[in-house]
Amino acid sequence: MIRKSIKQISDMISIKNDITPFVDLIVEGVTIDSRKIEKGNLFVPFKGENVDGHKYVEAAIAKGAAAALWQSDVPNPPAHLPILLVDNCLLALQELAREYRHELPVKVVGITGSNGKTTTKDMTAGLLSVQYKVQKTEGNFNNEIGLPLTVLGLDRDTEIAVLEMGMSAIGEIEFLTKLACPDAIVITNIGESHLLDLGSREAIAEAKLEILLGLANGGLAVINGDEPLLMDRLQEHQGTIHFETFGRKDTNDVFPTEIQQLGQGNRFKINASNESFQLPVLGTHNILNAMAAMLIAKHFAIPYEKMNDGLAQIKLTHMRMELVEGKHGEKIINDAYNASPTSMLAATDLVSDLQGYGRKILVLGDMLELGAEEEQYHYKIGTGLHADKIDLLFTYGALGEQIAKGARSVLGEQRVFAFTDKAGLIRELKQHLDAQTLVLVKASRGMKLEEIVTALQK
Ligand SMILES: CC(=O)N[C@H]1[C@@H](OP(=O)(O)OP(=O)(O)OC[C@H]2O[C@@H](n3ccc(=O)[nH]c3=O)[C@H](O)[C@@H]2O)O[C@H](CO)[C@@H](O)[C@@H]1O[C@H](C)C(=O)N[C@@H](C)C(=O)N[C@H](CCC(=O)N[C@@H](CCC[C@@H](N)C(=O)O)C(=O)O)C(=O)O
Ligand SMILES: Nc1ncnc2c1ncn2[C@@H]1O[C@H](COP(=O)(O)OP(=O)(O)OP(=O)(O)O)[C@@H](O)[C@H]1O
Ligand SMILES: C[C@@H](N)C(=O)N[C@H](C)C(=O)O
Repeated sequence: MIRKSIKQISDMISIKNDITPFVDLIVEGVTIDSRKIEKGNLFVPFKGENVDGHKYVEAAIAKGAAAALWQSDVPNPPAHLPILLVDNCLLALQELAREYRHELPVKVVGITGSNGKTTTKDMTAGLLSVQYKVQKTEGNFNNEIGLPLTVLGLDRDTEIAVLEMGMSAIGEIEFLTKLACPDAIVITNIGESHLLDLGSREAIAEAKLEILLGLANGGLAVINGDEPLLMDRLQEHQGTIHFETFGRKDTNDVFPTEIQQLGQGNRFKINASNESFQLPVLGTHNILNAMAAMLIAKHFAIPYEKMNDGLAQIKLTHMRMELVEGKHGEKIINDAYNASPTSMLAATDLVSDLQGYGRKILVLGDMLELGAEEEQYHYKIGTGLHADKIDLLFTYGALGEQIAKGARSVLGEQRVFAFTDKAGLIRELKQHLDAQTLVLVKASRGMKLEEIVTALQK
């Protein structure tokens, strides 16, 4: 993490007040939450939905923060405390991160895409850790606040940083990539996430392709070669960017030649190696993520022969295909972090394909931010189910009801239960669980379906 004197920080960002009394103070690390202060931190206050973080500046310093920023339009900065007055705390945080990034010798990998950013980030970091000191985005800290915080958390001796870059509007990825200046990037796929804001998959692709604007000359771009919206754009970058593709099709640089879905993961082979790879995470879509990560690892001179070590140590961020057990001995796939049609289909296909269960139940909720066609997207999830592969469907939410409507035409009325209250859904669901049951729980973040997983574990 960043370690600077106040004087050095004043050389990196524009500070409006006289800091002479504090120039020799040492700042170590940056936080935006006074409840997480560590000694020596720089506390950066933000105005939130509930409270203005400026209210916690004195408490933060009392708890050990070395100094705090203070936005100049907020009255009454505390006197005689190490306060750095700035025009805008967010801009100051971002400028500090930008300056710090350019001091570091670190190589940066930037990862974006509609689905699989966090998973691919975790996989890439796992593979690279076999040979390098690696730091990565923690959790889902992938936006205009989260990425700068991640950069400021980088140690000087970190060799590779794996940074997740998220967006919900045009221009956001451009900002992040020009701050991070990656040496290699991944675009996992183009789905439907944030379609409400972007309006079309073409616009989503445009937004993800912004990541190339910050890529170093001669840098590596690993992209999903099955996606025409990406492949159609390579020509304009020929000569300045080296592209490598991954995907299911054999037209890619790397594609799977053998796939075996196991109870708690996958075994697979690829065209580019004789190795048999073990991936301890569910879902063949995660083989796609793994292949993208493997192309990055190969770019950093990790041989395929060493990659199983990295793949074996992968721990996905919670609520992504997380296999847990319920009170009745049932297996639960907690995939409740978020949902879009692409990820919902990947999850229901996985459950349909998994063998060895007496009963397979889906608990699916609303997919948010899909725009005008949201009902059709949900209805198609329902009609896409197979009566011989899914036993029961429970839905939660108003849009979940559209999944139920579509499913009734294939599963029949008796096997579909639609709810608008979690308590009622849980009560009915518990009637159908035993040690041979598999349950998938999935919906958008706003639906908080992890509450159902928790209820099944009590
Ligand atoms: C500024 C902040 O911290 N916001 C977080 C906070 O929001 P909230 O408004 O509720 O804050 P409060 O009003 O409670 O508090 C205000 C500030 O005061 C601090 N404070 C409070 C109490 C106290 O005792 N001491 C304090 O110091 C407090 O820390 C606040 O700073 O809480 C929410 C709930 O936990 C957080 O969600 C919110 O975080 C915001 C959204 C954020 O941007 N956080 C980033 C660090 C981040 O990266 N978050 C990611 C999610 C990113 C994401 O959604 N990405 C999208 C794609 C990008 C879309 C982009 N356009 C965008 O909008 O983000 C994706 O699809 O992946 C994460 O948390 O996972
Ligand atoms: N390549 C993929 N194709 C389809 N679904 C995927 C893919 N990779 C991951 N998913 C699914 O997408 C959901 C989110 O996974 P993950 O958090 O890795 O994606 P993300 O892009 O980081 O999401 P976010 O945009 O919220 O940051 C999970 O349900 C996961 O199983
Ligand atoms: C929470 C954010 N990362 C996200 O994925 N939003 C969509 C709408 C979801 O929650 O499914």
